[in-house]
Amino acid sequence: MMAPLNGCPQKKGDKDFSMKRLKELPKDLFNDVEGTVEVKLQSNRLKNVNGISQLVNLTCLNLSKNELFEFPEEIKELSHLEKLNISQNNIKIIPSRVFPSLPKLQLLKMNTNRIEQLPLDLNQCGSLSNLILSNNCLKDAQALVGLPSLKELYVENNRITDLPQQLFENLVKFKGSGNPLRKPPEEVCAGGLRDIRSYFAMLKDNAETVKTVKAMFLGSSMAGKSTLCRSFERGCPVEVDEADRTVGIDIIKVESNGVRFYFWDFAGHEEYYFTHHVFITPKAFVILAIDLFRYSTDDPQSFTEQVQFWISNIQLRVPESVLLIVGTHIDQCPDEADVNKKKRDIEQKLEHLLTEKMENLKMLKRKLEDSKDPSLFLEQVTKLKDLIAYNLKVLELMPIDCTRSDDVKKFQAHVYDVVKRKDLFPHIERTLPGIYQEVDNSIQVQIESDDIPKHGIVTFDDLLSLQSSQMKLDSESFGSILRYLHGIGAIVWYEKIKLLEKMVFVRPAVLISLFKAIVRHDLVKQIEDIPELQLRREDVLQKQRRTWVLDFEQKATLSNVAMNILVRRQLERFDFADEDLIKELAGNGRRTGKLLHLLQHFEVCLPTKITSPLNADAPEFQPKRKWRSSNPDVLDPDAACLFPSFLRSNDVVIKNWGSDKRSDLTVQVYFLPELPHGFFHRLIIKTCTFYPTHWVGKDLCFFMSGTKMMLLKEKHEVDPFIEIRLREPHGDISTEIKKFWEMIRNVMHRITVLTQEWPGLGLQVHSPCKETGCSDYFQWRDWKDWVDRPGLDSYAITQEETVTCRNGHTRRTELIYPANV
Ligand SMILES: Nc1nc2c(ncn2[C@@H]2O[C@H](COP(=O)(O)OP(=O)(O)OP(=O)(O)O)[C@@H](O)[C@H]2O)c(=O)[nH]1
Repeated sequence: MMAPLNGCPQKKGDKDFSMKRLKELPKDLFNDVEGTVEVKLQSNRLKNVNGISQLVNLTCLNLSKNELFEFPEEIKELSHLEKLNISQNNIKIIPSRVFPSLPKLQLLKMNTNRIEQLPLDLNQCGSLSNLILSNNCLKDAQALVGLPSLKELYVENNRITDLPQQLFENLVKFKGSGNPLRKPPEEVCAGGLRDIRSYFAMLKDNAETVKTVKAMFLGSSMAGKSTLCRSFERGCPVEVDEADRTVGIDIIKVESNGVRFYFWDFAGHEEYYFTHHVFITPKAFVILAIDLFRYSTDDPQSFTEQVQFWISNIQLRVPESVLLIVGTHIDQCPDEADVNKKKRDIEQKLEHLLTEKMENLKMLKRKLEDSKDPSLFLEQVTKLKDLIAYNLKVLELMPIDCTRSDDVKKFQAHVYDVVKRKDLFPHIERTLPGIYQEVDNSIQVQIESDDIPKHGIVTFDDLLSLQSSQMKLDSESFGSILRYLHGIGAIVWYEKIKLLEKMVFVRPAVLISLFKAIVRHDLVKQIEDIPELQLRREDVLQKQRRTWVLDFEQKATLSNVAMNILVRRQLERFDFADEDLIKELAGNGRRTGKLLHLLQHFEVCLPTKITSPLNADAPEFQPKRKWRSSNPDVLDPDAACLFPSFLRSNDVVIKNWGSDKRSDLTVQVYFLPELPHGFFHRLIIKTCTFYPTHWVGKDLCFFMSGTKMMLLKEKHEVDPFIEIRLREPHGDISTEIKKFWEMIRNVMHRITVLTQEWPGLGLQVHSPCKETGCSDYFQWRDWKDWVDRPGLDSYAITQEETVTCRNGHTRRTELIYPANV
């Protein structure tokens, strides 16, 4: 990859006019027109760059984060230009006859504009090798075909439906997520260039159009999700026994009326909520079940718990989805009038909620745009625009009685009608090579005929040889097909997890039920129910079972040996006869099972030790001893996992950290519209894995790295935020402070990575004023560059030496923002 534009080092012929609030090109720019080769004009308020063509020898031009509405045609005169960054403006149209005049242009960044179409002569830009067009409104990519030198192409978050095969002939890197892709489907693109090429090669033989919908059933516990799901499948009322409540997630595949549905039935209990990220996908049809009998129009809590909680989560996770609210249990409501009253109440409150959220976002955007220097907040404004543009399509609430056949049929018919609506689901059709479906069907047949064991856990090689007897398939093409099937939720294949790369779960529900062995609302009962015989088999005394319960209840830690037994019990419920496989998944003797690795991989739990005070002895770290890597496969009888989501107190953290000090370096990351449930715990698991000396609490976590001490806090005040606090450095501040900011950057980087899983989430960063009693704060300007590019010395949030808050308190800049000292 070429050096990014704003990374150009300052040298002779290099003019830096960035962040100067310029509305027009400065006169100084033209002091030495022939000697000027690189110009930085990013983060200004330029509406045009008239006169730029005088800089005849310009090779590198950065115009990003300005207010350009039109692409400056004068650029075509800059025939020596090699790098052009015009990202984050408001450009809609790219004129023709510009790019054929730029024979040396190699890097072109035009992301985050409003470009709808590209000029057809773009492909005459002979040297162009890196093209970044993400976050625009492009509908097709035909103009990109034929660029002779193109190696890297990014077209994420556009409106492209078809990508031409020729585009991929010479590409080395490609990113295209966030497009309504039909050909190749998004799940194929997610597999990378190898899968895209393999897709097109297979498409030649036989192409077919399929309609696939992933529907997620969400809602509070006992709302009727499983009932809806199973009744839809059978076409008649199915009574779900209370003992048969959903634990974790169930998956049901239904094929009818030419549409293939994958129903994902998520358990309503809060305990499962923090594993949802493993299974929720970005675009979906969401069916939210609400028990209308239990719903009360008079009790505001009823709306908050049964509706608002879910809507907020859907908006954060899947902001572009279609939402159907189904009101169940109407047979238990006194009469039709009561049902109608509740329906109206929910719809009105929901409309109010969505309008209020939208107004808040718009107000924040206006505030930033009206600030003294809006160009310094461009990234945040762009994100707010995205949030405003997201459109959660809420359909009319459908009341039903799940015990009545007619109502179930009505529900079925309604779902079919909804998915057929082009305005709601324009992209359920995908073009697929015939062999994709053949493999999917053949796997199902092999499960039915016992060629594949009922539990559906097979090795990649065995699965391939089973298919190869009927179809001609090499391992690479087969891998591509499996990756697609994983993408749509038909199978599970965690090929990126080293220990699991050879294992394919062709019945995802079985894998999910293994998760259930450990992540469940009644875990304590499960531990208490472990039979004596099983304890003895593992050399465990009966009283140990009580200790496990106490450890879990008081410290949220669960012994690995206990987990091993629970997974084994769950597998035995499936009539697993394969003892080797049981050992592999559940663990055996001194070896940890694969399932535990999976839970850790998905940041559900964190390795720890039972006897230590909450993970001060993570396996990699022994105080006062040389750092030593442990073998992750070896089961230490004292080893356990910490489940931060189940922690009840902060005592251990407070004991070690002491109290907050005014002099601590403090950064607060605010979450818009709210801090998602489970976010903080995933963040601390991520950070704990990086800083092995740590103490974890309910909503506090304390880390040590060398002499540096850091505290992370989750705060749910009026505006929810996560606070990062570092004890102020001792000694020579100029050498120490950069390392302290580096630690803060590290956490902020993890926050931004995690945020990608919640597309409907925006962030704002503040440093509070350090003066006692002052409530003012310093809002960070665009800070993503600083977070994403570690080690960049030249970066400073501001170029001033001191900063003063609105109440007149002045501090050295480096105590408030990362800055050069
Ligand atoms: N009378 C009546 N009972 C219903 C209706 N819908 C669901 N039920 C019953 O309500 C209970 C809970 O339904 P489930 O489908 O298990 O609820 P769930 O939302 O999947 O619950 P979790 O698995 O805990 O998340 C079951 O006993 C159902 O038979 C309905 O419309 N009328």
